[in-house]
Amino acid sequence: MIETAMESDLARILVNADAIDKRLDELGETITNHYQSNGVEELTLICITNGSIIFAADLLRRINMYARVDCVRVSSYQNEDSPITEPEIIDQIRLDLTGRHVLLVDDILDTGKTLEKLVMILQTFEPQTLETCVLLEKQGRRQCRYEATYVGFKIPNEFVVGYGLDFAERYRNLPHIGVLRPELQNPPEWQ
Ligand SMILES: O=P(O)(O)OC[C@H]1O[C@H](OP(=O)(O)OP(=O)(O)O)[C@H](O)[C@@H]1O
Ligand code: HPA
Repeated sequence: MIETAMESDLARILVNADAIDKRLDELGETITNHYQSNGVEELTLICITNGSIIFAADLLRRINMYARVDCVRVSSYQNEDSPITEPEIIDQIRLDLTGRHVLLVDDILDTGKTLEKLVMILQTFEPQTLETCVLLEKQGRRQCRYEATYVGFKIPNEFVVGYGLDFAERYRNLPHIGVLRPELQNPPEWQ
């Protein structure tokens, strides 16, 4: 197979597509069993866009029970031009969460600020249960004590792209999760 320009931007692959597939089967089964064994009939899955869209779509098809789905968009507080220092919801959830079993899904737990803030906000809607699921948990970067309920893979402290994760909005469509070549992480034309 010929390597594409996008693929050759990776220094190395950290988690390949087959490993992601296999882990998603396990996560789907674990999550389904957990809710079903607790007598839960219907789940409400809330995906944090944009990063989680691919993970959430693949995970959702492995959750074998009734599921409602909605998305929430959070401001990117990492933007240096912006005065925002905390993640804020900029596109509200439309589904009613009160008394529901809510599973919040994101691609990566890095500093933990996004998940911690969203969990705090979602609690105000008084769901019956609120759990979280992330595909990746990055080690050594946490700035808060938040731990996800379900984690796909623990990864080292490196900047990763692919399978929904971007750098400057590129690479979300890579089927693997990989480490971007260091010289590509801050090219002048993307700053
Ligand atoms: O644990 P944290 O340090 O808060 O980082 C995790 C968040 O950062 C990324 O979102 P980003 O703001 O880059 O937007 P995106 O989802 O559109 O890529 C990622 O998708 C998570 O939502
Ligand atoms: O390693 C990462 N890659 C892409 N987006 C991210 N958002 C937080 N950490 C990361």
